[in-house]
Amino acid sequence: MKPVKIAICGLGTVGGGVFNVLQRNASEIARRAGRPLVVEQVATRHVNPDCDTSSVYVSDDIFAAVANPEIDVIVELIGGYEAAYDLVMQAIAAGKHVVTANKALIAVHGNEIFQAAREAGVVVAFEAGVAGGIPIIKSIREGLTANRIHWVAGIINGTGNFILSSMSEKGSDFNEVLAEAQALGYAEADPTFDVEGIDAAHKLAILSAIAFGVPLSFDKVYTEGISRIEIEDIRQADALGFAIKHLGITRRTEQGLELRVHPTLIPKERLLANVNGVKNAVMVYGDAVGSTLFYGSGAGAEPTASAVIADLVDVARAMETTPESRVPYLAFAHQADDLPVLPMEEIETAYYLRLLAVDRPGVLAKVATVLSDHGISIEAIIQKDTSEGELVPIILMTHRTTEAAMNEVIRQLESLSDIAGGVMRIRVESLDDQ
Ligand SMILES: NC(=O)C1=CN([C@@H]2O[C@H](COP(=O)(O)OP(=O)(O)OC[C@H]3O[C@@H](n4cnc5c(N)ncnc54)[C@H](O)[C@@H]3O)[C@@H](O)[C@H]2O)C=CC1
Ligand SMILES: N[C@@H](CC=O)C(=O)O
Ligand code: NA
Repeated sequence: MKPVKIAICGLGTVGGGVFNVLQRNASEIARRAGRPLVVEQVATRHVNPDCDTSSVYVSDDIFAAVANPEIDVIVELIGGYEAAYDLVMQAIAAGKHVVTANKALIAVHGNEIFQAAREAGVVVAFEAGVAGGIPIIKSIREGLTANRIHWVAGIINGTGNFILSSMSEKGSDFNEVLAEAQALGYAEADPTFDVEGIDAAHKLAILSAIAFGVPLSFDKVYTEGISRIEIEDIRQADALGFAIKHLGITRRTEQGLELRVHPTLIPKERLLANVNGVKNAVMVYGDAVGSTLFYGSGAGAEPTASAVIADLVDVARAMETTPESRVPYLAFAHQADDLPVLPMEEIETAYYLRLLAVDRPGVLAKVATVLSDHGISIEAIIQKDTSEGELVPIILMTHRTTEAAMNEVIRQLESLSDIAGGVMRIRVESLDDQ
């Protein structure tokens, strides 16, 4: 069979990994795909120094790759929403298949991109965009297709998990670990995407669409990052039997879909609580299969390349089929548009609260009264002894309540003269099997 001819656009961390693994495992990959996958050209501004590109045509013009009639597949690994959007849309218009690791592009422009791809009869594949090397898109889209999925919850940002794990295990400084993650090639070009939860929100929007058969709704994801988490919270959570992880959660309820990313306390005995470093893990609960867990590297050159190349092999096979016989881009041939995304205020969780109070008689009673006035019961309370008049941290674990009720509780607590500064709130999830 004829080789599949590929243009790699962007030879950075991921592009370099794809280039090297395609060369190293060329014969194994060709045996799997039934024909060779050949890098015909590379278009990049900077060439990854780990790649020997001496036998490949290299330029910095990504659009020349689209214009090259020899190319079957454009591999978009430049990142961002601008040139990447033009590149992908032009590739589709030219009748070329596209493989991308760009979750930002898919989350924000995916509905339009898939519509154009459907009309052109080409594949747009994006496995590397969610949870790096973990084949989570394929698993949900194909492996779990029998199920009515109840929820998906996962650690889906490698940089964020790397930072939280280092803070927890070694007491490391936030900014130093972020710099380490950047040096290792894990972080986004703009690392605020990692630490403020935007990258996880991109990925969650994709997971939700393929789990529930709804259009991509990135603009409706409630997004909170890890930048406010302090070592103090990690220690207090640990003493209470919890780990703090940044989770993306999407759940189908009778009222609509939950769609949220935020730091979360998880009981330490849960597998997700023990996923550390750059590793990601995604739990999917389906009515037939029950709970499933997918684990692996969420970022890095070769783990991500593993997913990109799996997509390339799928494209090689899809090229021999008709567009109608292929797996739908977002898993469902017919999307539901009657599943609204719930406002965060309506979502119920348990909460961890940390506040700083003046140590004088009656303070705890006042705090407890604010909670009970809102019908919220307290599961645990920790207050350290200090001398009267000093500031003392109080840690509270509450039972489940709505976000709206908790917003009001926090507003009232912060207005008490006995409470200094703001109240730290972290949501708590048990991830029960249901
Ligand atoms: N680094 C990682 O572990 C992962 C990254 N991704 C995604 O993969 C994509 C690539 O990420 P990285 O490889 O980390 O980025 P990178 O910054 O290491 O590489 C990007 C490459 O594209 C080139 N480039 C950028 N704009 C260009 C343009 N207009 N024309 C020509 N060349 C251009 C740059 O010179 C660079 O070589 C992004 O969408 C990222 O979100 C996805 C999963 C994991
Ligand atoms: N910056 C991302 C890269 C992979 O998607 C992460 O850290 O998870
Ligand atoms: Na993946």
